[in-house]
Amino acid sequence: MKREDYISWDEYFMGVAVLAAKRSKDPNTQVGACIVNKSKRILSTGYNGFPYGCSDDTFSWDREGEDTKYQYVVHAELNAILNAHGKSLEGSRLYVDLFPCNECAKAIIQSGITEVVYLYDKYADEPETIASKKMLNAAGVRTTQLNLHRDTITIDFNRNK
Ligand SMILES: O=c1[nH]c(=O)n([C@H]2C[C@H](O)[C@@H](COP(=O)(O)O)O2)cc1CO
Ligand SMILES: [Zn+2]
Repeated sequence: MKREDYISWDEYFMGVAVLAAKRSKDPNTQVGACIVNKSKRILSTGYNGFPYGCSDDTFSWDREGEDTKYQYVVHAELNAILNAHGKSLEGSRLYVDLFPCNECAKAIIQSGITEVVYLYDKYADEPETIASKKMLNAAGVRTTQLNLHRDTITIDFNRNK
C-alpha cells in the first residue's frame, strides 16, 4: 500500500519556492519563486538578490539612506522569469511566498503566466501591491492564496544513514 504522508503538489512547489528563498542574502525579507507549467513540471526558480557581478558583500543591503538595496535587488519573481532563459512560460503558474509587487506583476503578465499562488501579503496596503492587483486582475491573471495544512516540512539530509 502506498504511503499516505506524502506532500501535495502545492506543498512541493511552494516548498521549492521557500527553499529558494533560503539562498537570499537579504537580512530583512527573503522571497522565493517557482514557475510550474500545466504538466506540473518546474520550469524555473528564483530568489531576491543582486544581479551577476554585483557582490553581496560590496553592494548595500540597507533599507534606508542614499544607497539602499532597493536600487539593486532583483525580485524573486523576476529572477525566476529571467532564469527560464526564454523558455515559454505561457499558461504557467508562479508560486511565490510573498505577493508580487507592481514591477513583477508587469513581467508576470507579459511573460504569459496565468496564475500566481502565494502564501502571505504583508505589503497589502502599499501602493505597489494595490497597483499590482489592479494589473493582474485586468490581465486575467488569477491570484490564489495557499492555505496549507501544515506549517513546516523538514528537510533531513541524514534520513537514510
Ligand atoms: O514582490 C517582491 N519580490 C521580492 O523579491 N521582494 C524583495 C525585494 C527586497 O529584497 C525584499 C523586500 O525588502 P523589505 O521587506 O526589507 O522592504 O523582498 C519584494 C517584493 C515586494 O513585494
Ligand atoms: Zn517585485
